[in-house]
Amino acid sequence: MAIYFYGADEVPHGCFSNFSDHGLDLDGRWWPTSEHYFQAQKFIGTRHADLIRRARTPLRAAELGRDPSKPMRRDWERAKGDVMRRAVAAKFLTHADIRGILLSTGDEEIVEDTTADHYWGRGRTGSGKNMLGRILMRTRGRLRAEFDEASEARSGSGRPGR
Ligand SMILES: Nc1c(N[C@@H]2O[C@H](COP(=O)(O)O)[C@@H](O)[C@H]2O)[nH]c(=O)[nH]c1=O
Repeated sequence: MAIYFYGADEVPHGCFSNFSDHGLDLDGRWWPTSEHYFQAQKFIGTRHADLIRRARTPLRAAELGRDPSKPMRRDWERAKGDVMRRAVAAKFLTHADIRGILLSTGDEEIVEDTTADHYWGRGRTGSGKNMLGRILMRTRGRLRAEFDEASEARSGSGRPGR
């Protein structure tokens, strides 16, 4: 059964939201949430990006990131997918507890359940791209491969002769 998430406080899957209270270290800085990182990248290298990084809440970071009076970097549409992948990967590499929650979803579909966002989520009609859900599933696959290999190496169960 597909797993739907949205609110960051939902147990157990609210941790999939970029608004969840899980910081990360990326590009030489600490970001309070993946939302802070994502929104700041729209304005990277400007004072507005610094303001977003220091925002008190992810909601405030998102508001600042959506300020129509601030010009976004010109390549944002091309860059945003990669920015989101980096943010999500860093978040789940940093926090073992939520990494466990993500891995425990097995091969289930993960869907950001928002009517408001047809790109990152499922959108009003359910036909949205669900890009955040897809990134979470791809991250899950990579983490599974990485952490399975690490535990195999520790237990010495790697293939003989390798
Ligand atoms: N979770 C969540 C939102 N959704 C998040 O908004 C981000 C996309 O922002 P943008 O590209 O600026 O529209 C992305 O992280 C998506 O998951 N938006 C909200 O206003 N409240 C929320 O609780």
